[in-house]
Amino acid sequence: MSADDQKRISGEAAAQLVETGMVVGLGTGSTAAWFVKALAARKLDIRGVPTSEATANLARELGIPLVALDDVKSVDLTVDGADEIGPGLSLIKGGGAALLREKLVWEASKRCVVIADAAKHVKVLGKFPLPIEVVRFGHPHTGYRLADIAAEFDLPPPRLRMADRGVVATDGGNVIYDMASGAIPDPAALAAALKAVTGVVDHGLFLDLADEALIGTDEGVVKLQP
Ligand SMILES: O=C[C@H](O)[C@H](O)[C@H](O)COP(=O)(O)O
Repeated sequence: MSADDQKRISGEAAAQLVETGMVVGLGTGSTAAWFVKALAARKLDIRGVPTSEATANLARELGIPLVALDDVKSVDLTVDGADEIGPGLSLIKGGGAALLREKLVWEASKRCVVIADAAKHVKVLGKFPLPIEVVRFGHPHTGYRLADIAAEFDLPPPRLRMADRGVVATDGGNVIYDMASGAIPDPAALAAALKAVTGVVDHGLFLDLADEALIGTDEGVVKLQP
């Protein structure tokens, strides 16, 4: 089965968890898009809280009614993809630069389900470079602080994310630094160090947030708990 088919079956399985009347957090990325499509096909009476402009556009095209996070007290269920799923359902997210809105929606949610293809499930987080969202003002200086932290953790300096058209901007107008590591043996320590830097808005480590993972494999969808 291709990675895309594994993403599709995990998204379809997650869509079955949604019930009429729910407020549903709609994740971002290629896996979350499968979930959004499968959810739209069920034609349930629900409201979606998008985690990015891209997901909001997709949901609108598919006829899913949307509500802003500001306008709900809580989200019943959020379903979202990940770049890596490690021990205890620790995650790296933000490969698509949506980590901040995603984390805000996840933290407002009663239940969070992560969906992915099998290759995303790893023994140690860190092969995927960790995205760090940084305020644009003075960002090279925040980048120097991040390089100091990287050195403390024996890692190379993080790199400003660029695209063909220049520096990548998030939906919130911030920039992203990617911290390549190979392995993050103590994600909680790194998360705390990053959050302490002025100018860092947030990072892609999602620790103790996922309640369940639905992983698409060649043998079907495997359910994992922390
Ligand atoms: O910023 C993007 C998100 O965190 C995505 O959920 C993550 O990058 C996984 O994306 P995909 O399902 O496309 O691999």
